Amino acid sequence: MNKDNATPDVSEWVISRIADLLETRLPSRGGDPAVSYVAKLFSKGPDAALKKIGEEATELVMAAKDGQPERIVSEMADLWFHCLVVLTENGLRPEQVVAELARREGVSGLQEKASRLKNP
Ligand SMILES: N=c1c2ncn([C@@H]3O[C@H](COP(=O)(O)OP(=O)(O)OP(=O)(O)O)[C@@H](O)[C@H]3O)c2ncn1[C@@H]1O[C@H](COP(=O)(O)O)[C@@H](O)[C@H]1O
Repeated sequence: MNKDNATPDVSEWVISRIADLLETRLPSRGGDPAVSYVAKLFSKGPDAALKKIGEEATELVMAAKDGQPERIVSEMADLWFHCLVVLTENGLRPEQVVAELARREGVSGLQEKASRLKNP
């Protein structure tokens, strides 16, 4: 879709480093709920992180409605972080999300929707 949609190398990005760390918090990797927030979240089952996403998204909406830039950044960081937790829980990597965004780069949402409606 993108004219030069090479997958960006994001391996040095903070999201990749955090994802590496989150993998070590999985029960299968010996994550300890007593010392790790993420391991504790994993130990509660998949619904726990999904619930946090709902909460953090709501907090982000409230921050944006209130027009508070610092809170918007902070709440979005919370939301992105919990999205990384959900990716890890599902055996997925942030690089895959970045690659999907790169694939979409330069394609208008209107254009994409029109082609979807033409080829359902
Ligand atoms: N980026 C984060 C991060 N952002 C937010 N949080 C935690 O996410 C929670 C957000 O929930 P809330 O704002 O609702 O606060 P809360 O009331 O304490 O949360 P709950 O107890 O209700 O779940 C807080 O406990 C934050 O500390 C994070 N916890 C961890 N990380 C990263 O994850 C890594 C691994 O963390 P641990 O597994 O805890 O070592 C860390 O080194 C960081 O890089």
